[in-house]
Amino acid sequence: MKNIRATLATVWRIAIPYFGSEDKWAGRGLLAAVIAIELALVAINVLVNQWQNRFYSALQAYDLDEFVKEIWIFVGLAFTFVALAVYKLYLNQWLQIRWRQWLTRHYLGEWLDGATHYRMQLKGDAADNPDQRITEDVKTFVEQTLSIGLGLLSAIVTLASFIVILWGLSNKAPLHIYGTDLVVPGFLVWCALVYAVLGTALTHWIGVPLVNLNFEQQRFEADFRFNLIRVRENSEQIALLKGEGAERGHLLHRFGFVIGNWYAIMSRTKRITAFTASYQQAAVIFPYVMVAPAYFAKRIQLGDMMQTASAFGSVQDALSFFVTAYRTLAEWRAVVARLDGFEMSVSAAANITAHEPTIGVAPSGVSKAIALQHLLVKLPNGAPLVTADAFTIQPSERVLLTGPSGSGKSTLFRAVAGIWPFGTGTIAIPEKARLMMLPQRPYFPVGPLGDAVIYPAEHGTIAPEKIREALTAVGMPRLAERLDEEGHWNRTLSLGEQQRLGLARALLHAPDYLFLDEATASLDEPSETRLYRLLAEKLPQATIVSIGHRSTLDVFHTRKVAMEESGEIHVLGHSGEPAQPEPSAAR
Ligand SMILES: Nc1ncnc2c1ncn2[C@@H]1O[C@H](COP(=O)(O)OP(=O)(O)OP(=O)(O)O)[C@@H](O)[C@H]1O
Repeated sequence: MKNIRATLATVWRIAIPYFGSEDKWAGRGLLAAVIAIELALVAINVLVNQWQNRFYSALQAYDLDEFVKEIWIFVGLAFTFVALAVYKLYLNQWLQIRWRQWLTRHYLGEWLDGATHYRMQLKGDAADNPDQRITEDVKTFVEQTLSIGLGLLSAIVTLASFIVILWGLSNKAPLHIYGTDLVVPGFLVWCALVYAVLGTALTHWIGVPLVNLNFEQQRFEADFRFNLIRVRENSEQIALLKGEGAERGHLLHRFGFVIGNWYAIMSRTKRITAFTASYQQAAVIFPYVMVAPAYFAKRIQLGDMMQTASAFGSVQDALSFFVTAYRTLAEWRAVVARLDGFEMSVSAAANITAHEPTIGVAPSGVSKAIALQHLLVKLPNGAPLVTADAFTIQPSERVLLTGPSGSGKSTLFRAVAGIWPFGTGTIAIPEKARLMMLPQRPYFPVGPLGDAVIYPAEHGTIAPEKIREALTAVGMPRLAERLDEEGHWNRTLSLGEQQRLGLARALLHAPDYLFLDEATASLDEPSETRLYRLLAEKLPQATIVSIGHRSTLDVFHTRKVAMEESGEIHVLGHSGEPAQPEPSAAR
């Protein structure tokens, strides 16, 4: 019960914001229409039930006129039913897509806000496979919340309407045993109630493991898909290493979980289906058995008997809502738990500063320098990684950061970019300064080359001539003519070419602070030299901080800083003016 209350509270928390959002009027209007149709369908059901009594009574009385009249009434009811059923589905689907659209936008916004998606990973990815949660789970949540909510409403209203009918019929067809009438007011209602309560309790008892099994199934499916995507993304490496055998084994191992869990679901579903199907079949005959003694004692007419059976069926269906919807309810609870986990994980990552001390990245006021004060950068597990105090990077300075592999250079860049929260101390960044980080392997979205180069600027915000000019400057004139060509550039270009494109991106964005994390390490030394000259020529005002291991980089930097194995930063020396640019292209 406590679990059910907690699930309902979660559903409320996830579902309600849409109906108060900017799309609230459309959402509320559609929901009201769908509810009204659901209620009208119950009314039709009641009218059909009363019709049955009249229709069978007319048959029993061989009354042709009455029979024809009832046929016409039925035609009217049937037409209304069809129109309502069509619009019930149509408006329901309309509401589903609008609700899903809003919820997806909302989750995408929260997930992509700041670096939440990255921090969620750093925190150990409590919400596995966010892609699945934003796609399938949102879709299923909307679909099933509506179907379960409306089903429940219909069940309650049907129950209320038919209990009244069944109560009246109980008085007409009293319990007739061994030739005597037993006066039990509303005995048919009590029979239906006992039957349904027993059915519900047994269904729950048999089916409760399904909730967890469904949850696990969705997780295993998503894990399997994620691993397939990783193979696709890294197919070149896998082919070069001849890793297909290892991958097959690894993937089949993952798929084994999908299969194993599926067998458990199958076996549980078999049991629950056997029970619910028997239960539903027994419900067909049960009311006839209950009123048959009264009928054969000629206490009631055929019409009364048929109406009783149909009313009993409706009460029974309504009371057995839980029994019939059990599988859906189990899936729905798993989806609710997954969306809840996703929301928690997003909010934990977004509010990381509220729970633990973190590195403060703040505007530096009047100063134009980047200043690291009492900085201690830690790993997510709390182990110290980098320390720096009273370390500043002046405007237009060129700093070269060197140090052993794994000492924390890239992590220091992440902290300066504001995406690495673990640690203490402050990093002051000049107000409104534009920072750009260029990693060793730049990211290019799949799509037209022009858009990939100017990323994260949007399509059309930088003139094509400028993009061509930048590509030519970094030594890629061949690509300058292919701006509209669609491609997966991270896959098709060599790492050196990708690094050239990365520098073209830097030229186009002209940041105030450019951080190069071994961003030219895959180029040959003469090309690297030309590109550094190009940066000096095109971005004379920019502050450049490079991580690099080659001594040839020294001449392009005014200060050399070393990071010790222990993570401490030492200034090794100033080399005065950096090398002057040569007015030449990069190749
Ligand atoms: N998300 C993470 N979770 C746990 N440890 C991490 C994470 N990211 C980095 N580390 C660890 O932090 C240490 C520093 O990594 P970092 O990438 O900053 O080193 P680096 O000095 O830039 O090395 P390299 O010169 O090889 O690029 C490494 O030991 C790495 O394993």
